[in-house]
Amino acid sequence: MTKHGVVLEDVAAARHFSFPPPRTTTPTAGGGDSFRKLAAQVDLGAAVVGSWLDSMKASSPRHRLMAPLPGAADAEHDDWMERHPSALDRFDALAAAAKGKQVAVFLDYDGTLSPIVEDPDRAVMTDEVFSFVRLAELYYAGSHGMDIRGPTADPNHHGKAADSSSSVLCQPASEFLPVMEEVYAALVSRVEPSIPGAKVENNKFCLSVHFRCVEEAAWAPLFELVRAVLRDYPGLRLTQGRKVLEVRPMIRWDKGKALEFLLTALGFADADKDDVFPIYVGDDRTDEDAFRVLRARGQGAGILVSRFPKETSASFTLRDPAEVKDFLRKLVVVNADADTNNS
Ligand SMILES: O=P(O)(O)OC[C@H]1O[C@H](O[C@H]2O[C@H](CO)[C@@H](O)[C@H](O)[C@H]2O)[C@H](O)[C@@H](O)[C@@H]1O
Repeated sequence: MTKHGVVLEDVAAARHFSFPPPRTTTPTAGGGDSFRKLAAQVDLGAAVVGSWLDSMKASSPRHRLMAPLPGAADAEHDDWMERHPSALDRFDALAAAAKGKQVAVFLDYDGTLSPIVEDPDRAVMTDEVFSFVRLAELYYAGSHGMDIRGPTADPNHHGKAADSSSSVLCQPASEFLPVMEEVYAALVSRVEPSIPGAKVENNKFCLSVHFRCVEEAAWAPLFELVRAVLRDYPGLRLTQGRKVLEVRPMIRWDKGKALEFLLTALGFADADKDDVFPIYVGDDRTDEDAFRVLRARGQGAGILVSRFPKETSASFTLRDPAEVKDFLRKLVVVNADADTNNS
């Protein structure tokens, strides 16, 4: 088994790849039916605010919208684990399925390689994890796969952001950059001063409004403020992650498309399905698009990182970044053994 590549929050290689995706809108505000429809999406009134608030609460595992009946939570968990077994418990079966194939490993970053922390700037991999994922060729895909870069020249690069030494392979939303900068400035000036604990992060093609440190009573005003800012930008959409609201360009691009792009860039697009074994590990709902791609290709394995039952298209689960580390360690050992046997 040969480990071919790692994708950090998405991952890696060094040739330019032009792959413009279909676009649903243009980035600037303006007329047209599609703009009006999009504007209407963020302006449905109280019902929308209520369902967003429910969703914001559900993004925290400690919150349950309904209290489970005694014993029901255990039964739900057992049933879920039966359908999505631990990738560590089933490691031998996974290694057997991957035997003789090129293994391409795609890793989400936050909540997968690095534990969830209150301050997003402090979300870094431990040295131990870093040493496992350090490869000569590392591909990076940030902003939910909208910023794909080739290998960085700096072998000590520990952070999640690609640096100037890495080459851009694909930026399907590049024309949105000026709009994203404008909206970032608007969010910083309007949200941060009025909502204590709110933090706006500029991830280039995805602006993250963190509410992990915001009192729950202020979640509705926070959502309203973000919605008010976006009213002038119908080409952008609002989505939600783990205690974070995310503003992104409205294009048909997601982590599933990024995974397909990278498989193509790595030379696996036309490869016989039996020659490659992609493994995608992620914790967020945005990773579901990648899990679905693997299911549709009937190839490799999707692994969801979660302690709690969630609706998922992943086949396997791992509980937390520590288990991801153990899984990667086992993968490295099996890979090294296979290399030794083949030499
Ligand atoms: O889809 P991802 O690649 O997992 O990105 C989603 C967001 O991840 C980061 O936020 C999350 O991790 C933070 C650090 O642990 C945590 O504070 C936050 O509550 C989590 O949502 C990242 O900072 C965001 O920009 C991403 O949108």
